[in-house]
Amino acid sequence: MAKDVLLEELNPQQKEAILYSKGPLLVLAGAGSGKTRVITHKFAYLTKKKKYHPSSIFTVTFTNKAANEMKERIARFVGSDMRQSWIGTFHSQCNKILRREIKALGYKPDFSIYDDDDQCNLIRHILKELKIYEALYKGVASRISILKASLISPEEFLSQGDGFSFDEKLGRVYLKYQDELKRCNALDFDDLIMLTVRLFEENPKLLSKYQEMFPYILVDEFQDTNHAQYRLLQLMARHKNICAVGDDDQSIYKFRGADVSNILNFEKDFPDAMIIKLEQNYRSTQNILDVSGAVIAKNPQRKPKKLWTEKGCGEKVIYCRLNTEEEEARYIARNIKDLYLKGNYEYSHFAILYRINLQARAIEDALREEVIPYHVISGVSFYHRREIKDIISYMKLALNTDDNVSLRRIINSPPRGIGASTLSKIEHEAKKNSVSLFAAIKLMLKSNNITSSIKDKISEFVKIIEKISSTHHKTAADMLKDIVEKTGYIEDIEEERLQNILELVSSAENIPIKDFADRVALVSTTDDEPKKASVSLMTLHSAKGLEFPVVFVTGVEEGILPYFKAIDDASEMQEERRLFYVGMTRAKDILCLTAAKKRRLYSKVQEQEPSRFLQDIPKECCNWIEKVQQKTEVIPEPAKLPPKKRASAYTVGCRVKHPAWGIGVVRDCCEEGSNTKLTVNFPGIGIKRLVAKYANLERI
Ligand SMILES: Nc1ncnc2c1ncn2[C@@H]1O[C@H](COP(=O)(O)OP(=O)(O)OP(=O)(O)O)[C@@H](O)[C@H]1O
Repeated sequence: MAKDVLLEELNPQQKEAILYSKGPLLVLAGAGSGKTRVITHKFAYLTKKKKYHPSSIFTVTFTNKAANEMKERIARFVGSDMRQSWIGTFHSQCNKILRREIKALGYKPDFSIYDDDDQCNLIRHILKELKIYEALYKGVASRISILKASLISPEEFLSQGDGFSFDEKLGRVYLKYQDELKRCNALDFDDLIMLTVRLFEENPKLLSKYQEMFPYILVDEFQDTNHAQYRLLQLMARHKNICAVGDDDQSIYKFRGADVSNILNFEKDFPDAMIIKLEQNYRSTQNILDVSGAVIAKNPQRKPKKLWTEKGCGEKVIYCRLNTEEEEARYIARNIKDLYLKGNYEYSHFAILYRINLQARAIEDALREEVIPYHVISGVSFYHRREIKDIISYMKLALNTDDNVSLRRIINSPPRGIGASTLSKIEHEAKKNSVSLFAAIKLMLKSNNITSSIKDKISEFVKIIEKISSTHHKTAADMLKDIVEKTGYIEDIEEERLQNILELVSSAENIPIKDFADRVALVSTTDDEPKKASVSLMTLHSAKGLEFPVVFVTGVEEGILPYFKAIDDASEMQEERRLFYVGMTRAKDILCLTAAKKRRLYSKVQEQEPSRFLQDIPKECCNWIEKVQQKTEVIPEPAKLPPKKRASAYTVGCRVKHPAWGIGVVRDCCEEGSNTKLTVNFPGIGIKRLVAKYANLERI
């Protein structure tokens, strides 16, 4: 391949990023500046010009979909088979390493992988056992996930605590959770990274083997790496040949442990690092870039960038504030219809983005009313459907009979008369003998302590699993067909679920069983794709990496964007600003920001203030439309709630200053008799209930 072909259709900075291969390189790539193009071309350049073998470049992408696209593009480019290449997400790369090496950590290599659902099921089970309020399971799961992303073990976490607070309980749950995972011979997503780091830290020989195997490392979406992922890269990059591509302004996964300081500190950790900025944007008009650029410029901790485009100014950005969320939704639907009818856009060219899922309700109603086809991205993904998870759980249990979470899921699915009391006997037996649930069932079958009817039922279940597990299946599809047949799962099943199972089986044709099980375990909702011929609805987080000709960013209001939980915390506020920025920079031609004056949130109607981010928008780039009537029609409260009069001087989400407790955020306000009663959260102090006229508060 001639050098110029490889460097064709690249701007000078992109070229420089591709040609530089002498040491650590950070490519600070602004939104829409062609990150994917740089990584793909760089991979091709390294293999074709620098003679790296394609399987010696450790390439990390953000989603499986991005990895597959990259493999296809590179294969077309360099003309070689990319099946043996190491291009994938952090999770899939670590899974590959651990399948080969995990014995060194005392695990068996046929471990199961637990996704978020499995993780939550296990945590609920543990909370129940430890008699801790079960409904907390989601919060507990996310705290544990963040601890793992920070490489903090349960023992370390427990040793840091005071032995009394909620964290002590959390520490105990975390400890038990890790024990249970080990007992199940299972790893959750965070373990895949954490254990690979541990593997390398504890086994220097193994580490140097992988350092030799991968003399070059390429990382996409570097701004969203968490501490564990970054540590892994530091360990592996012995040769310092690492090229990280990212945009600090698009770091939006703090809640999952992503740490934007990884990108901000890259030069400190890799002292000779070369920094190249990509500032030419190929996606949006200059008006969109100026508006989004002015908003993000207000973030104090960032690497400054000034995006520009050759596309010209384009249409002004629209900001429209309406009376209610229903009016906001109708405004969006009508605008989509108008633009569609003018013939310049297909429905698939539109995206409607929102901060929180519940905003979608009014929007969906309005789209249906206008008969506009739409789909919601990141709903229940295919692999999270009940019937699919059930069938996959049979597969997982047959491959690893220690997998208690899968066994609990399917022991009575399809129904075979094994109820909660039998399961609790099995749990008891397993605990008594320190064995898996499956082994416990087998012990029970040998004893005389259970009735013959229970014996028949559990014996039937054991036979099914053992038959599936002992049969030699050539491919994953054969195994799935066998599962469907032996379990009777599709008898009496609804048509839609049946079709889903058939789809699953056909997707497994000619794929080795273990590869298929890993692939299914590692898919995530971020792999969902926009569908053809309909409008896409999604959260701002799900919009990452996508682009659409027309984008509506909705609910640009205080309390929503920025989200009320972030308002008291400076670093969370920076993240909210980045989230807004990511949303705006998805737009190619038309960007419309919308807001409502009143909105029903968590079954209350609230007065909404326009988002503080709007103040930063240069007005000359924007068409400012206020469709707010002074006297708006009041949205009735749901009947079951006692009517509360809204207080006029304070609104939920507004900030107040108290002489002793400092700044707080109003969580609730209502009028009772002649008194305005407020519930205010003062960070570090707690929630206080106050009567406004006596509280000496200043609204700020
Ligand atoms: N040198 C170039 N010439 C023309 N078009 C380009 C060039 N580089 C990239 N593009 C185009 O720019 C668009 C944006 O590229 P890409 O999706 O890779 O951006 P990105 O940097 O990943 O954006 P974001 O981070 O905002 O998701 C794509 O349509 C791509 O084909």
